Amino acid sequence: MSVRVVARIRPLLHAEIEKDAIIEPTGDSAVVKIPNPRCQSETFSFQFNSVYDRETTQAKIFEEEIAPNVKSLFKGYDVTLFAYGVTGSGKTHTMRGGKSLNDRGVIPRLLSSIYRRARKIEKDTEGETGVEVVMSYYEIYNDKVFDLFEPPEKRTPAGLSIRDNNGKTVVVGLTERPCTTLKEFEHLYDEANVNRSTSATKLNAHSSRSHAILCVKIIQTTGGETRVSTASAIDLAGSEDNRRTDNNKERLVESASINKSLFVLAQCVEAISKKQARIPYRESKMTRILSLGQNNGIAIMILNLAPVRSYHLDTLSSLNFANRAKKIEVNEIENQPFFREEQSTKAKLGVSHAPSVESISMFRQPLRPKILSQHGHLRDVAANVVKPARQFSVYTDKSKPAGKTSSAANTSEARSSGFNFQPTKRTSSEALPSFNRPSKFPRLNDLAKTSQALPQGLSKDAIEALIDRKVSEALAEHADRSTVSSGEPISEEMQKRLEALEKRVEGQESERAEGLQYLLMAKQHQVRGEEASALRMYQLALPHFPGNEKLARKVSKLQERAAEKKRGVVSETMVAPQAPPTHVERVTSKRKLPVDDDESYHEAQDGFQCDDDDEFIYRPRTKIRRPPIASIPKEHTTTQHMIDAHESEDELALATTPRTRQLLDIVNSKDVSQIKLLKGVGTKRAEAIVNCLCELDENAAVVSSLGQLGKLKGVGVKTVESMRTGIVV
Ligand SMILES: Nc1ncnc2c1ncn2[C@@H]1O[C@H](COP(=O)(O)OP(=O)(O)OP(=O)(O)O)[C@@H](O)[C@H]1O
Repeated sequence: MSVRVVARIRPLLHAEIEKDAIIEPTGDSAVVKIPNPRCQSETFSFQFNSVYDRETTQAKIFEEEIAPNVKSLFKGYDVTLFAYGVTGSGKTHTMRGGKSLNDRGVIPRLLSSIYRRARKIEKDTEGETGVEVVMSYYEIYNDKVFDLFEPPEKRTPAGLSIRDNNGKTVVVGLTERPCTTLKEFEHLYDEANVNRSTSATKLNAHSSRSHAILCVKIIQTTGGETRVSTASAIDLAGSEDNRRTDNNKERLVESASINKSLFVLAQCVEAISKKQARIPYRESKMTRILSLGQNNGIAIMILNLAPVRSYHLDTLSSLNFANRAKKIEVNEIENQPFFREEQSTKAKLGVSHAPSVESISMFRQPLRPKILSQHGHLRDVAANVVKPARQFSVYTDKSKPAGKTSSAANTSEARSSGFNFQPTKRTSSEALPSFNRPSKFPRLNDLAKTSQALPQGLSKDAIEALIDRKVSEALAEHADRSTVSSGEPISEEMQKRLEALEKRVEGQESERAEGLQYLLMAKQHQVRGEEASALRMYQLALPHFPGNEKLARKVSKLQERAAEKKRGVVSETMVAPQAPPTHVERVTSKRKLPVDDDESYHEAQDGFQCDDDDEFIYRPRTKIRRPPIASIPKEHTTTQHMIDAHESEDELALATTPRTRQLLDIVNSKDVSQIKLLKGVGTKRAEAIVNCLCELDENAAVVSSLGQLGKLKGVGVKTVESMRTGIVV
């Protein structure tokens, strides 16, 4: 079963106006259409499992997408929800929501459902089955992990460390809190949310500056048998275009970290969807912890979309990410129950069957398994049995029946029947440990059954020894399989150096470690030939290694190379969406491409390529027809700031407002005394603008849009923005 991807379009906010909306209802509940930012007559269409329009209530999205999975959760499946989207697109609103009953988000509703079901199970079984709920909640802020149950002043600056434990990523020293009622949960959840890092940015007054990960463990005990499953809800921080945020230094650092981790996540998703051998999980803590696609259970991604033009490119980028994410396969394997001697003994003695949370030593776990598949019970078996981690693998789309309908796909029935007992077609043994399916390994209850079937008279010690032997055999088999190596795309020597660097990074928690992390990222980008992103990472590393000449030389060398490259393409370069969307609808030509085929779109959209961390350069084969301002003398066009499509689209959208008209009138007056009074201009810049306009052919020397204004010598997008904001209408 693939990750289920549902898109939710948020309503317009106060400052947004209807005519700026670019995502309109399509009448199809599974398709999002968005115009091509470079050609409005062309529309990109993306198909997801479901699409929810602006009017969708919190209740509807929960009832249709999340509620059907509660049953599966109690059957032993892990359920993972995560919200993805650009900053201000409604992730936190969807996950947490507001305080009123109607506004409550997915998380409180899910918990409410969990408690309802738990009480029903307890009632139906007349108390024979007991259900306990335990939660942990943490955030990844600036690539550091913090327990949200700990107030910021008590945190260590380095945060909690994460370790690889038997192929799993674990957070060390995380608190787990039992919560027996919804009220108790809400209290703990609200308390922890106060500790979450949020700040006001220009794009969102309550912007989350971290990725928040809530894990709710459900422990069901019947007699000596205990089943543990986990619901994880992840509210990712949103990507930010810092040309629009006006972020200060602190916000910029956060933003760089958010963007970096989301960039790595996108790379992981791309690598998984393209079945590449190397999945770069290790390049950020968030991706290490998420290990998207490495786990079992049910995964639902809510793609939050802001419907307005100012988010155009970001929205395209998100749509493209989601389009890839939907191809990730997750094994729907339920967590098997296990037996606990202590409980069995209690049962025999007639003591309550319900487990006590304390007895499971849940309060402070020494090692925490990765969040998507919290097989926390492995530890609880307390050295009696260690089950191997379950496997995940990426399947080809071909193996799936075509035309799967979204409604059927999400029913618990579909899920139960969606058990995949086929051997997996693993593509990366490095990132995805190559275990065989768990059913091949002896489970404790199997072992228990075996021991029950043993001839009478076999001593307890002999049974123990037999169990030990079986478990050792299983572990040895598991270890053998785990050591299968992956095909590395980079040289062995380079790989060694990267690993050494990785180890150094992991071993240090100082500020230097942050610098080393940037260095590591830089190197990784460089070996992949992504020089622009490598340069950015080296630049971020620079302040951590003051006086390091070698590093400074490296940066200037890369800068030179980038400048050379730019000189070669500047006249033809504009920024375009990262995204090859699923299918392009040309309104004029009606050309259609296969819905589920990234590659074919790549071909069709020849020229799009990812050149950078967060910048996607478009190099068309044919020349772009320039607007009238192109008649600006050559020396100006080569020195002018490059205006990217993103910004000019935003600006064109604003071109008809009175404020913009007034600004353009002032500029077109060619009156230095008036122009210099514009905010952020001054005499020198005003003269440059007027000179530039005077040099133009008379017909062309009228600036008719903010995009054109931004292309004038010495102006640029920031200046245009500041000129606009300075005008009082
Ligand atoms: N479906 C919705 N209905 C009403 N208001 C919404 C909806 N979605 C989002 N909003 C509003 O939009 C604003 C931004 O939403 P929110 O803070 O959830 O964004 P976000 O994606 O979590 O942003 P960030 O990544 O910066 O934290 C908030 O004021 C929120 O109340």
